[in-house]
Amino acid sequence: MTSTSSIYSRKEDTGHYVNGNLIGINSRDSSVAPSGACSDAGSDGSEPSSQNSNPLSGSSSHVDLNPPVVADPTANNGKGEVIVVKVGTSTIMRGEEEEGDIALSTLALLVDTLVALRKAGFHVVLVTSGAVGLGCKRLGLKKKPESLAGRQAMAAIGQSSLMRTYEELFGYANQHVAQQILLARGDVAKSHQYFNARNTLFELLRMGVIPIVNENDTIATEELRFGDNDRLSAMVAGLLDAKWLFLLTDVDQMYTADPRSDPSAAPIDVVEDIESLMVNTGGDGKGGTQWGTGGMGTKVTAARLATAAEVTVCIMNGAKPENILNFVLPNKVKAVGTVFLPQKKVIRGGRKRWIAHGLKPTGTIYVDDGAERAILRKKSLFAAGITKVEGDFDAEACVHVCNSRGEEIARGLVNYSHEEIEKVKGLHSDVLLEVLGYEGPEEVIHRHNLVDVPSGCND
Ligand SMILES: Nc1ncnc2c1ncn2[C@@H]1O[C@H](COP(=O)(O)OP(=O)(O)O)[C@@H](O)[C@H]1O
Ligand SMILES: N[C@@H](CCC(=O)OP(=O)(O)O)C(=O)O
Repeated sequence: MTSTSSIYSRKEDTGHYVNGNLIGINSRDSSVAPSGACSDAGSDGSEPSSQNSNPLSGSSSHVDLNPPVVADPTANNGKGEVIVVKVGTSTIMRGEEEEGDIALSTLALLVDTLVALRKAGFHVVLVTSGAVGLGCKRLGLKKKPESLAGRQAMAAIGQSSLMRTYEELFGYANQHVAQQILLARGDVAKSHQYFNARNTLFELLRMGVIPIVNENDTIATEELRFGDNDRLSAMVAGLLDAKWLFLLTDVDQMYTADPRSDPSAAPIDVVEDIESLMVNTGGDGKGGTQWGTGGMGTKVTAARLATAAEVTVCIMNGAKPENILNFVLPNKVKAVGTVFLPQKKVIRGGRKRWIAHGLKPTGTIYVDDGAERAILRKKSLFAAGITKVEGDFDAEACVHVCNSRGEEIARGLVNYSHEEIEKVKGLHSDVLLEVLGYEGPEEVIHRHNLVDVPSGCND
């Protein structure tokens, strides 16, 4: 493996690498700091404004029970911005050869850092992995169980020691935390659930509490889970209009290939355009460490989702969590990590983010070239433009919308089931009543329920 120092000294543009899942790189000096506050999520005109505005940045009728304690009263650097920090199993667990399960000193440093962020005026959410790995260690297993039921059982065992550790560490720092916010995709499958989660989290932040989130591994079934916390953290960051999402892992940053297996892998400091990013993440989606889930692939997917929600994402080493301060506070030393800048084309509006981040498509609708052009111009999808339908779904399901070349161009909530769409595909809306025998909406997917999906978000 390439030594760390030699990897860091490389700053040249690293060109294109074709292998694995991804796509072109902008590798350059990370001193080019991401700039600009996350603008308000704004409204796409289709939702109540209360679902779109960030209650922490606007005026609120709520009393701030515990306003941020500012370390230096002249410099409230955070200004109430939200920072989501996701810590991976590889950071939380001790190595094989070490005594004990939890990397306590690392977690203590992490807790110190999060408290320092609060004191600097930021609102902080912690998304933590580790339940499955800790459960396995507790039972003396050398690897994660293959079966979902086995992993669910391990999560049930590990989650409590994980929470106990955080409770104690934050307690020493007099920082209130909200433990056990266990979420799965099924918990945000309805839009009111998504906005309810948002309201609860904002309420906690307003109270000065640090919410601690993990996937509800023990309960969630395969179809109703995020499957990895990188993705869950991107959903949370989008949900809360976060300014930053930090993905803490066991490598210093993202490289053009896995530095463990490819000594020529070069570091990537800044990704300006994730659409043209090209790195090797291991390819099979199973890359990563003994206890981690998904390797770098799930982190890049998370970066796609979060940057599409105007969040700046940083992949960095969880063993040095204090580095987060160097990224977010002014006049700090240069920090090591890979920064993904917010995308130019962003998903605005809570409802559209819910469709893109919270829902798992259960079918696919293929459209002709005319319908593709209409969708790209933000129009609704009508039956006339549909050529094929796949999957077994009901009305209100989320589906992929693919063009004639099979590329996904959007996702949306359908007004009809797959059987109904099968009957009306290619037909003019005027004949829907005659063909179906009842009156329904003229659009198969209304434009307010259609969303551009960051490409490469496989699910
Ligand atoms: N291009 C890459 N750059 C950096 N790390 C990579 C890359 N591709 C694969 N990896 C692997 O991803 C691992 C981190 O993923 P994972 O095990 O899921 O961590 P975590 O538990 O922190 O989420 C690293 O240890 C590294 O071996
Ligand atoms: N929810 C699981 C973590 C899943 C996951 O994404 O793990 P990791 O790749 O280590 O962030 C757990 O608590 O073990």
